[in-house]
Amino acid sequence: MAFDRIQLADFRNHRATRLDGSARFNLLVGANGAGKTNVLEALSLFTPGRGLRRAQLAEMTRDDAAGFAIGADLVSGVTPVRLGTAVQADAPAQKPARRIVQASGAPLPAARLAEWLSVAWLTPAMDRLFTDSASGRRRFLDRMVLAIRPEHATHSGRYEKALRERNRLLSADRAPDPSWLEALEREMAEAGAAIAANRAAVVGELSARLAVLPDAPFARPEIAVDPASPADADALADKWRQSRGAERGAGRTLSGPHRDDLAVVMSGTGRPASDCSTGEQKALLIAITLAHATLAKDHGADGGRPLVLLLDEVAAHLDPVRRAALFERLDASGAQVWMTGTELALFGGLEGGAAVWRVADGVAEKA
Ligand SMILES: Nc1ncnc2c1ncn2[C@@H]1O[C@H](COP(=O)(O)OP(=O)(O)OP(=O)(O)O)[C@@H](O)[C@H]1O
Repeated sequence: MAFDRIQLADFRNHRATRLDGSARFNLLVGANGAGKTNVLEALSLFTPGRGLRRAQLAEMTRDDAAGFAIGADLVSGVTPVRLGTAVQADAPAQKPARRIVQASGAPLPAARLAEWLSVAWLTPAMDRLFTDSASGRRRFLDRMVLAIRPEHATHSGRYEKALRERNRLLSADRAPDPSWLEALEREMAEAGAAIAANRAAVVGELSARLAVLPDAPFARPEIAVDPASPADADALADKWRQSRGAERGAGRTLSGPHRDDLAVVMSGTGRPASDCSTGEQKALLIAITLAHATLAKDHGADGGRPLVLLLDEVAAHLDPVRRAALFERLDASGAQVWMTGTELALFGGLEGGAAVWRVADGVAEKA
């Protein structure tokens, strides 16, 4: 188990929604535009970052409200931990600017949420993951890494802060102070080497799991970080020191972990995922997500960190054989699963053991 007693207040089209009595499998069923994905988005905010739509806080706040609040019990040990996240407008006329996170009433830096649980998701927007820019794949990779190595968020935060500062110096009119650049590059190099090492380790472990998966009914992907930055702080710092001239011309840092990519190819044919059919790309993504869930389960079991999987409209796009295989593998993963669909019939075989909510117009009623 993971989330229960979920409350959404003024979140998108949910004015005051409660979801009590969750199970391992949780189904949100309702018409288009009912507010199903909004529930998944609310749960995705219990992980560092901007959630599954990468929306601004003001977009997520219900129209005409000043801020939103989400609460949920995290049930993993004996005593549930009450997690909360909320935004408050500083002044009534202003849209909210900052999101706060709490665990059992005490403030918690968002980066530390990863120490409590992992949240992963698949959404229709991710159908373009392999054809869109590298930044989406990098975020996908980093979410997978975070589930296995919670400290990844802290390294990323440190790296990005120093990177922003270095980019600011590189793009300034005045020539940057070399000793200030040196200090920033050292900071970036230490955090960057840790990021590269974490990514390499998790991709290595995940590759080993993918290698033993059956090809059917989902595709079997081979994954790698490519290009991959060296997990060596001195090598990273040297590269940046030598690139200062060229990067000053560009006004930004052109190499490093913030430019790494996740390469995915179809096993057997070696065809890059971006050249595979839409259905094949979806199958590759599902295969990676399922393999990662089993890996996260084994790692999370040590620290009591549950995994929550948010699957938006995934069942609707699979034929009955693949749907049954998906449910079977989800069951084996041990994750708590939240799935959306426009009709209950999509979840044939699960109804018995699943908690079902009918969602309509921003209201969720337990079926
Ligand atoms: N800030 C907001 N305030 C009020 N309503 C909002 C806000 N943001 C989005 N909505 C509404 O939420 C609804 C969309 O909800 P959601 O995306 O959860 O639908 P869904 O049930 O997943 O639908 P589908 O099956 O089409 O994906 C829309 O009607 C949209 O207008």
